[in-house]
Parts: sequence; structure tokens; C-alpha cells
Amino acid sequence: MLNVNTLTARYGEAQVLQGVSLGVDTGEVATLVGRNGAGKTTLLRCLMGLHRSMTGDIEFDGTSIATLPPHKRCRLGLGYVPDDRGIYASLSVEENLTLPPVTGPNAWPLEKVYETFPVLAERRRQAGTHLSGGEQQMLAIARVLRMGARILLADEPTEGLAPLLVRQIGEIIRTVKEHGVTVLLIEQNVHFASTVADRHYLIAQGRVVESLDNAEVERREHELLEYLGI
Ligand SMILES: Nc1ncnc2c1ncn2[C@@H]1O[C@H](COP(=O)(O)OP(=O)(O)OP(=O)(O)O)[C@@H](O)[C@H]1O
Repeated sequence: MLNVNTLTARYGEAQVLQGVSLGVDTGEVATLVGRNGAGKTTLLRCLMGLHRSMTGDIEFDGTSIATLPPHKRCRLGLGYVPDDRGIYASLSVEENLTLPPVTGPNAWPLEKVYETFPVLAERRRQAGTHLSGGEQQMLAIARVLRMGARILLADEPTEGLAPLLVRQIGEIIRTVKEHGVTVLLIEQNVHFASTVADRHYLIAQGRVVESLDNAEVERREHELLEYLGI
């Protein structure tokens, strides 16, 4: 579904992605694992068209999207949840869900969003910022599904969350996958990653240094934690 070929990216003189190549198949959950500063956020921003200083190719469903602006990538079915979640503080849950435009035929009707995430239905009139961190993440993910995302690009959805809420995020990701949505997420918690994803790309200094399956992540958990400095 998504293929990235020798992608490089820079901020001014500093080249932070050094030729990243990776693939994510339809219906799969993949993670980007790596130390702070390895280039994971920049990679997701390049995929979404939000960081334009890049070279290399990005194919989505076999078509190159590398030169398309973000709104056209949205229309094709890419959905991005940034690390700050992007919840509008003064708007209700429902307004947060319905404000962005529906961009494609895969858009979830509001009823499907509420059926899949009943907490959002219960809280539909509350301000988005009155939700817990886990619920805000749920709202941010639900919003891109409502817009029509077929692949969810999520920047560390568990960051800063207590263990109970991390488990909730795991349930949300499994639910998203059950609905046939493909997921690429940044995740530092390798144990958690191995419980929600099918494969993992280890990123270091702007490169994919290894591609790992769950069995390998479990077997090498201590080594990976040490490597990540966690
Ligand atoms: N706006 C920017 N201007 C200049 N350099 C930047 C900018 N944003 C990120 N960088 C640098 O690019 C490199 C990659 O950053 P990036 O945020 O993509 O890494 P990351 O793996 O997502 O790490 P983190 O988890 O800390 O966000 C880092 O060295 C960072 O300092």
C-alpha cells in the first residue's frame, strides 16, 4: 500500500533523513522505533507532504504521491495524527469530529465513529480538552477516520500516557486495524509495539537500520531498550 524509496530530508544544511526505504502492506500495523532525533517525525511529515525539503519517492497504492500537496494526499486516504493531537480546545468533541472536510469515499459516517468509539458519543457535547489524554488520542484518530483515512500515520500516540491509557491506545489501534485501516505509528515502547503491530522499522540517524518482526522484538527487548536509551 505504502512504499518509501530512498527518501532524504533536510532542514537547511542539515540532512536528517539519509535514504529511508520501507513498505507497509494493506491492513498491516507497522511501527517506527528509534531514539529521539532519529528522524521519525520528519519521516511522517514527509509522507503527509508537510515537509517539502525532501528527495526520493513515496508510492501509495502504486502511484507516486511525492509531489502532491497534503490535501491531495488526504483525499487519497492518508490521515495524520500529530504528536500534539491537534484537538481544538474551544470546540466540542462532535465539532472536532465534524469540522474537517470529508475527503473520500472511505470516510466514516458519524454514527460509525460513535458506534466504534462509544466514549466519544457519551462525551459528544464536552470540550475536546476535557477528555483524558487517551480519549483525546481516540478523538484525533477518529477524526481522520471520519475524514476518510485508509492509512493512519500516528506520531507516538502513547507518549506521556499512564500505563492504563497506553492499554486503551492499544485497544484503539486494534479496533482501527479490525476495520481494515492500515497504520504506521511512531512508538518508543517496544513491548507495547510488539502487542499492537505486525512489524517494526528501527530508525537510527535518518536510516532504517533493521526491520523486525514481533518475535524478534520480544527476544531482543532488553537490547532494544538499551539501544533506545529507555
Ligand atoms: N524544525 C526543525 N528545524 C531544524 N532541525 C529540526 C527541526 N525539526 C527537527 N529537527 C532535527 O531533525 C532531526 C530529526 O528530528 P525528528 O523530530 O524527525 O526526530 P524524531 O525521531 O521524531 O525524534 P523525537 O521523538 O525527538 O521527535 C533532529 O536532529 C532534530 O533536531
